[in-house]
Amino acid sequence: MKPYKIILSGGGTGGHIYPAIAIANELKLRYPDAQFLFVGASDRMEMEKVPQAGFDIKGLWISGIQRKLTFKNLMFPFKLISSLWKANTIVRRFKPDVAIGTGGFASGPLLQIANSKGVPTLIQEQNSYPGITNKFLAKKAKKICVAYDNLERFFPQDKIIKTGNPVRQGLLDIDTKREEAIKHFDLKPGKVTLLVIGGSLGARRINQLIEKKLDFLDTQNVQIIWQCGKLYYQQYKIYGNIKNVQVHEFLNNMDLAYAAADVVISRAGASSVSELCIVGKPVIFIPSPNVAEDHQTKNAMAVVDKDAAMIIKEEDLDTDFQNKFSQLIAAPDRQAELGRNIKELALVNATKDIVNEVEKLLKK
Ligand SMILES: CC(=O)N[C@H]1[C@@H](OP(=O)(O)OP(=O)(O)OC[C@H]2O[C@@H](n3ccc(=O)[nH]c3=O)[C@H](O)[C@@H]2O)O[C@H](CO)[C@@H](O)[C@@H]1O
Repeated sequence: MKPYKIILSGGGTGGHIYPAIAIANELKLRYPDAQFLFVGASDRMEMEKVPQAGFDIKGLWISGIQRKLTFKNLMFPFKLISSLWKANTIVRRFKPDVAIGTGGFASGPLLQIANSKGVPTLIQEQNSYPGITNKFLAKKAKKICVAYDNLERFFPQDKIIKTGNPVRQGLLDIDTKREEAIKHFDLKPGKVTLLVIGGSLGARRINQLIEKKLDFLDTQNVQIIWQCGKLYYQQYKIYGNIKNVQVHEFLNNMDLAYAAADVVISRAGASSVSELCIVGKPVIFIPSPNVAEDHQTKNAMAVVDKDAAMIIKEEDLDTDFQNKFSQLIAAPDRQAELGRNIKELALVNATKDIVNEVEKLLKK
């Protein structure tokens, strides 16, 4: 039998890229001879992260539409035509048996072309509120794998399967990695390790908060692993190595970061939430208010409503952060309880369940 050919498309941010990489890795385990091709946006982080994970990627000239009239928006129709053209060439030459979309702009033209050529498509929606690309692609997709309930408001019910979000394999066994993690980050015993993550790009408001609260945090017996994001690194790197703080632009070993952490402050991007459920750590979510339909607040509330995490909205940070944080640090039992509760929400078989659905399409 000829080896399968599989196209994956998703990107723009880590939240769309890592699910695609996790799915590809599981498929590779099951079909070592299969050929894989990723398609992303030519100027986004997938062009770096996908080759690092060992896969080929081709870039399309595409970006999203902004809500105001800008030069970028005026270019959109040209970008779309160029991307459809290139996606057409890619699909015609590669001849995939299946196309998988994990959201982000590049997956729009790619899966649209795959659909038009009769290639079966599967989309994976990470959020509790879908992005425009996936809403658009849903009509023609054969299967839609989701991580939250109530998505039949947006997608045809008979195509939906609740699988959870795929996470990288290395996050599933972090309990065995604690010592390695402590060495990796050169952490001190006897201090509480606070991991601060601002999503794949870093979060301006969280960075401002940490900068402002460094003196307060120094009184809390914590040491901080602070991921500030590539965009902000030059601004914040000066705080590295003082007052038990280390500043990182991006953490390439999230498994070790989670393994080292005693308490986490995080944005509520969909994969971050899914990963935090799997690793079972006490979390304070600070959702981004700047995303479509406020979906990060919804992602976070799905956990907070089950008494499995804390939330502080950006607008309440100045008034609430110190109190809530010091109460949590002073209460190891509450930390353990939150850790246990969030772990109960984990969907650990997501990647395998999604790949089972891909297999059904391959075998049809
Ligand atoms: C601002 C924005 O548009 N955010 C969206 C984006 O978030 P974002 O790209 O931040 O996505 P997620 O929070 O879903 O995932 C971040 C991923 O990056 C990884 N990571 C992060 C930091 C780091 O230093 N190293 C690292 O490897 C995390 O482990 C995780 O796998 O896509 C998500 C999924 O559609 C959405 O829910 C978010 O609202």
